[in-house]
Amino acid sequence: MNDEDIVIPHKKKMDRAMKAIKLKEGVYWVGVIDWDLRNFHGYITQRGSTYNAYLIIDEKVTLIDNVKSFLFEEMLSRISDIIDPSKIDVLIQNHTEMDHSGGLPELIKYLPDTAIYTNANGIKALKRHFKQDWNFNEIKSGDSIKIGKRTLAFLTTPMVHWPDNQFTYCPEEKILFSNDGFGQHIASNERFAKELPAGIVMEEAKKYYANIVLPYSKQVKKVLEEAGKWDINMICPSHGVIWTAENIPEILSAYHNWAYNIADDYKALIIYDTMWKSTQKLAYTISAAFEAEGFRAQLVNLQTNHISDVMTAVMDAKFIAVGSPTLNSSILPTVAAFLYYLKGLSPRNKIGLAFGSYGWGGQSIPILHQLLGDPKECGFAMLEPVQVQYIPDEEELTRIKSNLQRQIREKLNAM
Ligand SMILES: Cc1cc2nc3c(=O)[nH]c(=O)nc-3n(C[C@H](O)[C@H](O)[C@H](O)COP(=O)(O)O)c2cc1C
Repeated sequence: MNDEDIVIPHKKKMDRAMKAIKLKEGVYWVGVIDWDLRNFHGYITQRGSTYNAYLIIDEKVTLIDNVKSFLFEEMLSRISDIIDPSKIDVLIQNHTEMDHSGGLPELIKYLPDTAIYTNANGIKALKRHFKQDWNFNEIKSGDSIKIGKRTLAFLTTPMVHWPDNQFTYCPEEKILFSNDGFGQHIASNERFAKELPAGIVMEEAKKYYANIVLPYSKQVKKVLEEAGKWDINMICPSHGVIWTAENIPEILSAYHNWAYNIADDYKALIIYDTMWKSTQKLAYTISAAFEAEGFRAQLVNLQTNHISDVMTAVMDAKFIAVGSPTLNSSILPTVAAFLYYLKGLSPRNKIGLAFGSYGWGGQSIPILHQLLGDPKECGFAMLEPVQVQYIPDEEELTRIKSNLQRQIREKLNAM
């Protein structure tokens, strides 16, 4: 190996502290970095996050989205790095949620009459949030405005993931400002996906989809179709890093697979909790049955895994087994919490399996079977439930394993 073949990571000089980051000539990232964020309405954000705002310097100086209120000063400092904030002429609000709008009341103090462009749902929601009648300008899907030599075109993306969401597209720059679409919760000084390890960025994008976007996959399909008509070489989401030409195909194809609930037929996820480890024994036996049939099986104990991480793993698993012992004629609270979360996020096209150990009534198993299989609940196609009284013995485990292997083979043949 020659010296020049050795790559030393992070040996580039970086000076980004509180400064605007140039994305293209006249287009800047002026967002903020929330290094400490670890829990975002119940979603565990191990890597923190960013709230991205974008400044375009044109005849009309434009700011797209803003930030959580407590980080307003950081955004202001980045804007001031480029221009006096009072020179902003146009505000685009792609989403009402306060991680992107929380800075508005402070911003409006600098810009009392500035036009805010958003859709009808956005105006309604902003009024409900801030109780102010600011200079709102309603846009509809397909509308565009001229801000000088650049155009900003709007695509409303209702329920991806709130009724007020919209995308803004700049054809002259080929930039899509996608708000929560294509976002990831990553706090970093790197601004581009290509600057971070690809696996980490994709995993966080997947986690974001699993926990925020998944219930709206039907709408995502439509949005992908519409946005597919645009020529895009940069996607600027409202969280995390920016996608450039190198990795746009990868994130678009991942969104396609996630929106269409395309799972790996040979991946099984075995999710459980246990009091005295009998249900855990069943979980390991179920895992062994899947492995014997050539599956990648993943065991998830809900005592040690957060439900927002479990959801990421659910995305590409075809088979989802959920286990709980019977506790007080019901299931363990950790499993109940997970199943309610799962139902809300509505993954589709899965095959489910309920399992558990019990002492006398054994109610947990039919409860799990119903919560996974009922069309009004998760609506999964179900395998036969697996249940054992108290502690399973070797003979029972062997029988459970071979019975499950037979069912797996039958399902695969039928697919
Ligand atoms: C506090 C408590 C409450 C229980 N309630 C029930 C019950 O209502 N019905 C039942 O069938 N078994 C009940 N059991 C028995 C367990 O389901 C049984 O011990 C089972 O084997 C535990 O499985 P595990 O080892 O996976 O925790 C209860 C056990 C405990 C400790």
